[in-house]
Amino acid sequence: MQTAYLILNTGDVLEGTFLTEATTTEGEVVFNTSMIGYQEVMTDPSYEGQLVTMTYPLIGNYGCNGDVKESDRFGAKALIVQTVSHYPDHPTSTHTLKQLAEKTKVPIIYGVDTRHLTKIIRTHPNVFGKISTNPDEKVTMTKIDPDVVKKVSVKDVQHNHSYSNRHPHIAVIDFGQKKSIIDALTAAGANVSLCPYHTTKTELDQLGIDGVVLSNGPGDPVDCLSLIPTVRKIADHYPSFGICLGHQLLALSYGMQTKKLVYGHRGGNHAVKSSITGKVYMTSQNHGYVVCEDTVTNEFDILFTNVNDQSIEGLQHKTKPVTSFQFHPEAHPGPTDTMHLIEAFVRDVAKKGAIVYA
Ligand SMILES: NC(=O)CC[C@H](N)C(=O)O
Repeated sequence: MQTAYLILNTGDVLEGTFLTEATTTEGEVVFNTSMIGYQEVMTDPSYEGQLVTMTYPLIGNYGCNGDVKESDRFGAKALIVQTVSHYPDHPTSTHTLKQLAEKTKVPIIYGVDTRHLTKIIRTHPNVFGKISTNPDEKVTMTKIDPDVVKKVSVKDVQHNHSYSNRHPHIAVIDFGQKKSIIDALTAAGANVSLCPYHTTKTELDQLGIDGVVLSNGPGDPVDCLSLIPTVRKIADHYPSFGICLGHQLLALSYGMQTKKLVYGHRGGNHAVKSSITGKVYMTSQNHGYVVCEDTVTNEFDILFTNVNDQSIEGLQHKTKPVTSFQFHPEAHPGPTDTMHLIEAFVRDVAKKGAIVYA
């Protein structure tokens, strides 16, 4: 077992052990407070470019299952954990965390003081780190690749049509989508076409769609500025539903601004409050950026706010069918308490398209 060093741009160096083959990797260091969900984290493209530490101290205890994944190719750049369970116990488990790490090519280091690491991340904005066998190496990375969305998006349109064409047809613009979004839309009765990040309104017209989901994705939303006019054109024409990066891009397209949080919201226990009903929902979250509250235009209502820091969690256009959420209604990992938002969108799209929804 080889010693692993996590070298941070804050000057700290933490020690651990490689669970997987020793390797050097660099990225933004972020923490996730979910007690479960290591499989989803290792395969969620929104983590592209990030080294993720799990604050829950025992990882791997319910094993791994090949069906639990958010993508086949992208996810966290590395996982940093406290204790690894070598004897998982769950009826659906088919392999261990180590085997998953080898399969997904996500290196894992363990034995790290993840509580100390999380405290460092909570007090320093922009923590970048390098995992290496040599503690004297320096961190060179200062920002996630501005072209990261291009890297993770599908190259061609993929159709996931489970129903007859009487059902609503929804395009998911893929900025780094999680498979769970397609699963949730399908479960709600939609035929789904997954489209590359640069898809134009004219191309969507040709597909004959009824509504659009702008997906989650990695990186800084401002790095996608060239896509903003297209996003606006799409949202002005089609019922649109933004999730996480998709929400941020919708907000930018309507003239709002985004900013980076000192430390992100990542986990399955983030409370958001509806400004309509006052109800609080537990949500799954994974973001480092938020829409700036003082830039919300008169055209929009704030639908949800974060209970802990009051940041914006949801926006709704006052006259157009455009809604967006900073959290993940599709869950995975984490609570499904806000799945009804996806179901409501599919229902609305079905009505607007004058299609008999059966
Ligand atoms: N999950 C996401 O879509 C994340 C959005 C964006 N990359 C952020 O960190 O805020």
